[in-house]
Amino acid sequence: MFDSKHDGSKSTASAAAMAERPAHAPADHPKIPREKVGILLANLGTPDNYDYWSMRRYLNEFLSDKRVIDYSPWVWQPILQLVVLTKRPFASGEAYKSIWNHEAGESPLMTITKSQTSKIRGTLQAAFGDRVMVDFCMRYGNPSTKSKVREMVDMGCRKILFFPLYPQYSGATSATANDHFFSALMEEKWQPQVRTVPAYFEDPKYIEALAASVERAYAALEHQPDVLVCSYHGVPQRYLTEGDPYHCQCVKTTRLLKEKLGWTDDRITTTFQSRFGPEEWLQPYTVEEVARLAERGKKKIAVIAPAFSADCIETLEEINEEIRESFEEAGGEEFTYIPCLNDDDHHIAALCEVVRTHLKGWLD
Ligand SMILES: C=CC1=C(C)c2cc3[nH]c(cc4nc(cc5[nH]c(cc1n2)c(C)c5CCC(=O)O)C(CCC(=O)O)=C4C)c(C)c3C=C
Ligand SMILES: [Fe+2]
Ligand SMILES: [Fe+2]
Repeated sequence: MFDSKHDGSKSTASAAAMAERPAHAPADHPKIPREKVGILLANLGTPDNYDYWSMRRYLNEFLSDKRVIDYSPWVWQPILQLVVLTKRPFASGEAYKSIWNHEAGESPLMTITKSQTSKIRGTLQAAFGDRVMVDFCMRYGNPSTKSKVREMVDMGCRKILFFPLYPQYSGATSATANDHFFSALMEEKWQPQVRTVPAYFEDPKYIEALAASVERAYAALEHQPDVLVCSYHGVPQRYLTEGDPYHCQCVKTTRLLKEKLGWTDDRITTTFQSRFGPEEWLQPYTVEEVARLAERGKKKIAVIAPAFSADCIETLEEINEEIRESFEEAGGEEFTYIPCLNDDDHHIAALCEVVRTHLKGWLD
């Protein structure tokens, strides 16, 4: 059925317009698009809006994921449906409203992910032309992983590189994104060849991009901060003892950042934020640590969030509002939030370099 004439190599038009029926094939033989390599970026996902039902749909999908909350569904689902999802959509909806990109009608995570995708596409298409297709999907909400895998396969991607945009690996983020990707592939008749990009917490270009963002932020300040707090999203402490390497990768990112900046240990620290539920999470908790720093006389601090590839509710609202407040209430005087790497050129270059490393042998 599929011979070498199916590669469509003569064409320069778009993949869809380009699809051809193989020579000597019967009239009902499907058209075969020109072969491409797909690069599918993946982030966490975000609600479509901040009203109760949009928030509830999003949180329900997110918090029903057993990679995120691993309690037995018999125990967890009644609590989730009857308690958490009757209250949290209101509180979280208010928080989203305060950071919403009203002009674009979407959350900042969505706006930034779109911009990252378009810049990465520009760079990779400049190198490889229309042999590559670059798009993004979300683990929860829209655009779904399944819809994007289908689109890529339909457009002729016989190879897909799947890239979860989490610098540090966790079962609750990278692994569930990969699981979802693999389950989308289960629905494809003609499954493409696939690769997944591993965590890039120690990638020199990622560390350089973080260091450059710290140096840029510090250069703009009149007084140098006493301490840089590297605040990572937390996970339950139990996940670490059960084998999740997230904690170790966060600590290593901080150490490499410190070394890149040429700093001593006392100028930088690692903390964890966004605790959820009654269990112990990774410590120290950012919200408590910034207050302790202020009480110990560290009146000027900067906070950076290296685990987030894009600013989102957890950085713009939790760090820049709640955590700032905790610091100031404890006597802190100057609080500087250093934005995520977002679509900054250093970051895009670092991500493209990671992609190119994992494309080796597919596109040289
Ligand atoms: C309840 C358990 C949660 C775990 C474990 C968890 C891990 C985790 N999350 C991120 C990145 C993001 N989380 C975001 C929002 C968010 N996270 C949780 C819960 C857990 N996260 C909730 C309930 C929410 C929604 C907001 C809220 O109601 O508080 C986001 C932001 C999404 C956005 O739209 O802006 C990101 C990004 C990481 C990296 C991580 C563990 C490594
Ligand atoms: Fe989270
Ligand atoms: Fe560790």
